[in-house]
Amino acid sequence: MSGNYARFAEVGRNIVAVGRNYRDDATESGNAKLEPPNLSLKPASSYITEGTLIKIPKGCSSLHHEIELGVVIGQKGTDTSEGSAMNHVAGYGLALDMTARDFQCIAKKKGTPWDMAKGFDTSCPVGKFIPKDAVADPHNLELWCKVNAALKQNGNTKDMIFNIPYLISYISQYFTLEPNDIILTGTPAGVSGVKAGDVIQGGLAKID
Ligand SMILES: CC(=O)CC(=O)C(=O)O
Ligand SMILES: [Mg+2]
Repeated sequence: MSGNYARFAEVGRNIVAVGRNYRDDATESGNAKLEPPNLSLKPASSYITEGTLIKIPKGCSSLHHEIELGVVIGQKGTDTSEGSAMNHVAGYGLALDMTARDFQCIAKKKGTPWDMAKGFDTSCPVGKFIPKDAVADPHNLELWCKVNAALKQNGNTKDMIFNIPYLISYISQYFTLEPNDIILTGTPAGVSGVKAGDVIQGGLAKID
């Protein structure tokens, strides 16, 4: 494991996942004006690094990939203003918000929490840490996801409904964000099911 991975792996910090944050995805599901942001928490035990196997949770028959830009927090913040929010960012990383869709559908119907759908062990694979200075504009990054070499998701962070400063400001009103916490900023259209033996690949483009 290289030093770059350690930043994620060493920490076991909190993960806040933002839902339905892309215009294409939100529009498809009729939630374009969803407000305020829909938040889920994933526990530290959901982290895995690139190359580690994802464990399909017991009883799950519909496991979906959601490729997302992860924002890594570098400075503690409570009630952070939008204006100062980017000072709290250490960097970025590509992440998967693996979601047990069948568990989530049942929870939605029952009005119960999404914890088992979003937070099971290994549900947050993360890529290499990318320092903030290496990214000219986090709001104009292409991100893609392939399953068994077939392209499934191909989006751009310019289509996020809520931008990074807004998300940091909003989230930190409820959850103090601490160094090495990660915000998963939502997924573009194209999520699909994966099964045992499938290979998931993802990428971020336009990084200087
Ligand atoms: C319905 C969802 O799972 C929303 C989500 O996580 C997203 O990224 O969008
Ligand atoms: Mg997601």
